[in-house]
Amino acid sequence: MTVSDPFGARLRRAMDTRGPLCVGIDPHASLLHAWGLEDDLAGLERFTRTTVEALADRVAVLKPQSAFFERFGSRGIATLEKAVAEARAAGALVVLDAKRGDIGSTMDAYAATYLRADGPLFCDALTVSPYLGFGALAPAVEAAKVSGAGLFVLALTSNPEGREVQRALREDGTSVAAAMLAHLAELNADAGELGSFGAVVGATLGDLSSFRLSVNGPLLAPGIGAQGATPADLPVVFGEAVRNVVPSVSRGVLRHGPGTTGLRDSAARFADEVRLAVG
Ligand SMILES: O=C(O)c1cc(=O)[nH]c(=O)n1[C@@H]1O[C@H](COP(=O)(O)O)[C@@H](O)[C@H]1O
Repeated sequence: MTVSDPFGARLRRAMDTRGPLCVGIDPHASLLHAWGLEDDLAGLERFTRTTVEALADRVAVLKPQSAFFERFGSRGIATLEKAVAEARAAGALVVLDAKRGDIGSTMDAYAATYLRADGPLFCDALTVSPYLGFGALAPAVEAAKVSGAGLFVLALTSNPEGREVQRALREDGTSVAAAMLAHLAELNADAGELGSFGAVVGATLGDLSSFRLSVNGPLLAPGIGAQGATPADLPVVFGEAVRNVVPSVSRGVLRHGPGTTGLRDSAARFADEVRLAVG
């Protein structure tokens, strides 16, 4: 698999043509049941295929959550591989949400899986955790630079528990999250309009003007829908950085299945609300 441009450039084009919305593919057992499916491999396959067919030709980004595929073992991973390929073929960028993060030598193996062009789960971008130290992500950064993939680094997560780690103060008085954002700004310094190294910043967090969110990279903003945030919150949370925000919704859209029309209409409503809020 090859890609022509860096992730940031491809994402900006997709945001301009399709709007910035990301829809997560999170096959919860409760959603499978609500769709009239069994919580088994056949249910997973049907759920995933329907979601990709409904949305991959219209939203900028699809974000499969690896955990919900891993729970079915190797056949669940095979379903994920197929979904990644089909979604990309239909024109969506795929951000794989696996939140990988480990010591550098292990990170290199994750990079081989997700971020090298010949990897079995090569995707447009991967979510990664910097909490073994930002520098430990170096093999992923290097692989992404070579293949044209991107990363979304957890900075300020949407869940309330994230605070104790991410807002902790370092020896120099700056917060851990601010340091992660500064690392990203450095990585994107030479990029054109939008760099390939983004941050995850929850849409649930209220005013974040005390953080420098302008890292010249995309800001993945989960938390809209089931976690209580709305598109109207985006300008308040992100301020001037809002034009680089990729708002992400999983259950808020997926609960409108199993029909493709319900999924499409729901995604279109969120997209309209985002347009209204962000301009
Ligand atoms: O990296 C993520 O996408 C992520 C980061 C974060 O801070 N909070 C967060 O909810 N997520 C993911 O985004 C999705 C949110 O799903 P919903 O709450 O159903 O929209 C889940 O797959 C989470 O794992």
